[in-house]
Amino acid sequence: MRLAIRGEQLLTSPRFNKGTGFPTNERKAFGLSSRIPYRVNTIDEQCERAYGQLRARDTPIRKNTFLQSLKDQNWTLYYALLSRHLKELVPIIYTPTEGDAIASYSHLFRRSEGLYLTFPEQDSMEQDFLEQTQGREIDLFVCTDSEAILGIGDQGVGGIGISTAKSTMYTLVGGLDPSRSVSVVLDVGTNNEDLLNDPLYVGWPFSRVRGEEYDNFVDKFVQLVRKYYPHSLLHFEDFGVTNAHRILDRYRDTHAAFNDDIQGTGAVTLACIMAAIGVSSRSSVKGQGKRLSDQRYIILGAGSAGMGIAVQIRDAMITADGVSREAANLRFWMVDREGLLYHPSFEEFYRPASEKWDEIIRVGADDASTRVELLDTVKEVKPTVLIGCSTASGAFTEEVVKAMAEALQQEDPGTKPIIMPLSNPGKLVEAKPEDVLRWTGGRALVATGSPFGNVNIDIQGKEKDIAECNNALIYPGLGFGAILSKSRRMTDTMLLAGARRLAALSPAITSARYAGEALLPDFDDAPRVNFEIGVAVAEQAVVEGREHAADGEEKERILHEVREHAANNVWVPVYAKYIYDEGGLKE
Ligand SMILES: NC(=O)C1=CN([C@@H]2O[C@H](COP(=O)(O)OP(=O)(O)OC[C@H]3O[C@@H](n4cnc5c(N)ncnc54)[C@H](O)[C@@H]3O)[C@@H](O)[C@H]2O)C=CC1
Ligand SMILES: CC(=O)C(=O)O
Ligand SMILES: [Mg+2]
Repeated sequence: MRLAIRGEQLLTSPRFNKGTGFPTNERKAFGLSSRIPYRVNTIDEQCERAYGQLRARDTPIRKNTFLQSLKDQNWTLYYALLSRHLKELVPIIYTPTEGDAIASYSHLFRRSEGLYLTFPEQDSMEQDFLEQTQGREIDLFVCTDSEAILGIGDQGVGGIGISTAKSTMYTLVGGLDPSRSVSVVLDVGTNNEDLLNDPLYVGWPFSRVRGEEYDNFVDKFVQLVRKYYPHSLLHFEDFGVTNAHRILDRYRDTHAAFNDDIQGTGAVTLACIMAAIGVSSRSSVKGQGKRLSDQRYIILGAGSAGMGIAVQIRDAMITADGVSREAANLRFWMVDREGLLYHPSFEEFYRPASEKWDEIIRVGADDASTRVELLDTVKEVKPTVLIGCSTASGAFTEEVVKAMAEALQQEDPGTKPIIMPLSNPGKLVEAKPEDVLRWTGGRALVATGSPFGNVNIDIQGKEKDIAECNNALIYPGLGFGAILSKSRRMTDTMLLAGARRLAALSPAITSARYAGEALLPDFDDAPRVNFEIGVAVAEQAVVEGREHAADGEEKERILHEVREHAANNVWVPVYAKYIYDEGGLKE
């Protein structure tokens, strides 16, 4: 790698810094000899030292702060350390701990990271955008407006933390070069009173901008991305429910736009359900059936995630099972704050982009005496799949879970209830896996949104591995595939290809005989899994891009090249050799 920076500038560049890892010849060539202590360390030694320092921090949030500071100093070491302790450290830099860091953003603030675009400064947006992007090769923008961060709501400018965390995961498990991504917060104000009343709040301290002014502001940013980086992936994260679908639908036909809460969550949940049906149909005599369209789905929380999941499964039913859209819609029962939402016209409120969204959300009865609660819905529908993305902690009560399990058992004793409390962070989960398993005599197939570890349940003498059904298990791969193929769109079929590949890698499916394995691969395996997902998505993109031109041998050749191309493009945290060159890289 040819670099044009030296001395202090090199040591303070997190992208290029190696700290004590600079070899002697580079120390001399770059004017570093007197700036670093004598001994040269390997990256393993540096990781060992950093890990020791990390372990000395006694709380997750202190560990998060330590890792943030390491990232500010040396990207390679930061990613090398995370890669060596993936399962332990992902919950520190991502959900759940990042949620706490975001909630305390203004108090923990030390250094800025990312692109802050603020509503009252929109006249200079293009200049501000170019200030950080000009001359750079960029594949990815991760952008939030912070209205619905994880399950903790409006976090104002602190939401930048979700953009940076999601970008980090793209590198850590998706193999994306960190210098090629930009994390963005669109600071359009906040309605979080605590932040507005906090004198230390560092964002724009006014209520959220809405309506046309908001749309124009978002549009201004998107048009800059499209103008300067037409081949980039534009990832939307944690927008409020009314904006999330609308914005995605506005841009997804003209740019590779992707909403993680809708599509990433939809895809990972679809994969998990495919795996669960595979497991259950091994033991089910008649009740559950083998197809997605044989299931009855109740989803608690018809927000970005809930609707995204419903739409993804519905579309997969149409493609995979050949059922009509109308028939597929009828397999879903959506329950929200107002109870059961009007069911037979799911079609009506499906249109996620619909301007009717507010009205639709209100289709459930406001009047408590007439509304149909979750429990009644479960008794009536006898769902085979129950999904929670409501932020309503404990909403899957013992009564609800038992009602579901008993109804299914009467239909077919072999049926396994598929129960997925997906709300994050962990404290908002609709039911703890341990309880779900206890209430169902160990029969349920469970997956959660945050890590819960395994459940040692002495029923049927098995330990159950609980899958973490988090979009982070799939979105880095989906994005990697779209970026590899330089796709101008993230199509539904690309998402489906990614979900299918993930389901095929499920330990519960690949085991010769199901014995409590997790429905999805472990997070330790996330890099390999996301690589496979990326390949599947890129293959699909290539096939779609070539329409019918690719057939037989030619198709085989292209598909072979995709894998090779992917393997050559994975960024790994190892130190490159540096050569000083005035025409080389500066940043
Ligand atoms: N596991 C994963 O990969 C993901 C999990 N999530 C989690 O799902 C939850 C929802 O996220 P979003 O859909 O983005 O939020 P959202 O705000 O768009 O949707 C939440 C929905 O739940 C409803 N709700 C709130 N309280 C309820 C109650 N007591 N009963 C029934 N419905 C209720 C709201 O009215 C809203 O429609 C969050 O906890 C989030 O962390 C979201 C995305 C991915
Ligand atoms: C995982 C995620 O995207 C969320 O909880 O919002
Ligand atoms: Mg999210």
